[in-house]
Amino acid sequence: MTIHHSETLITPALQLDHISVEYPRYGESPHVAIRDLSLTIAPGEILALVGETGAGKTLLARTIMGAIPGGGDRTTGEMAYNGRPFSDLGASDSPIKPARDISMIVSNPRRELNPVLTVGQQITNVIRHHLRLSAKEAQHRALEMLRAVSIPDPERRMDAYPHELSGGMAQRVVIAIALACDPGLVISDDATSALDVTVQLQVLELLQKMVSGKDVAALVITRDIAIAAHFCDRVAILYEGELVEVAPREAFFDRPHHPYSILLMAAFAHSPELRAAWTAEPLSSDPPRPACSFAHRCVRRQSRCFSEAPMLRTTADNRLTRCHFPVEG
Ligand SMILES: Nc1ncnc2c1ncn2[C@@H]1O[C@H](COP(=O)(O)OP(=O)(O)OP(=O)(O)O)[C@@H](O)[C@H]1O
Ligand code: NI
Repeated sequence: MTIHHSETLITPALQLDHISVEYPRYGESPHVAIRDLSLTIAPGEILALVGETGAGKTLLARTIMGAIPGGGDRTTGEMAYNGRPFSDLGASDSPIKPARDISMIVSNPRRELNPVLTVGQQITNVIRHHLRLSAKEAQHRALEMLRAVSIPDPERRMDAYPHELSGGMAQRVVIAIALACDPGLVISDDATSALDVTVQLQVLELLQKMVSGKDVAALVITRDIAIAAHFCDRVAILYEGELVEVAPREAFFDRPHHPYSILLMAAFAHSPELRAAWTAEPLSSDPPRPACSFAHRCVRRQSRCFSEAPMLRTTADNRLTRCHFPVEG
């Protein structure tokens, strides 16, 4: 009897294989903004993508959404949604649709909402556009969604305009819209950064509850590692367009393996001592490739880090680290 291992594996909601995104530069080699990035997210799983400003987090989200900004190109890689390959979500013949299959939540909810339509009209429109429902059924579903995102007095809120909502309420409406058509993947790009801390926590808890209850995969993009500490199953650390560590949340926060992850943790732990211990004297000029992209900031750098770019490799069960000299054990 043959055992089909593949049948026991869950098909990822999102699979990225070797994605690179480049920006051409006049008279120079192109700028590689995302380099050979592979990851998967399972249905119901929350993956936090953490990295500092300019790391390429939003660019990755926009690559998935088929909307790379400013003349950039996906030069390598494959993407699949629930096992089905896709390239351009925006194409009219694409079987996978943005807002239906993959939806995105960004940080300024009021800008996402149409100021001249009521909350009810907006949710109903999205539902009717993507699902074959009558006006009445769509309205019923819209109301259900508002209830699901804990909007008080949802019947009355159906008739409210976006400017009548607080930031937190508006973000709940955006989440309701994002989840109204049962997408397989939700991408949150810094979605709560503009909210007060307490509201931020409520919205994240809500998002967590919604995605796990509906088996939706979530890619939660943030600069704030504290968000990853509370609201994810796995953490992926992005540095200058490259994944440098991918690990289950508990393992990661118990002991990060990559020197850059440790620096991020020092900020999270508010530990100036840790930060000082892991901050290197910067080099006077950028190291030439091939080199580890973190080498010029790394306290563990050795000559090998400047002659050989490290691969993302397994350093422990279920975790990957891109470092010649990871902090293991
Ligand atoms: N129009 C463009 N031209 C050239 N490079 C670009 C362009 N747009 C984005 N990039 C490249 O993409 C990189 C990543 O930008 P991105 O907006 O994804 O960062 P981010 O991780 O989302 O940062 P933040 O946390 O500030 O939102 C930039 O540093 C730059 O290298
Ligand atoms: Ni961004």
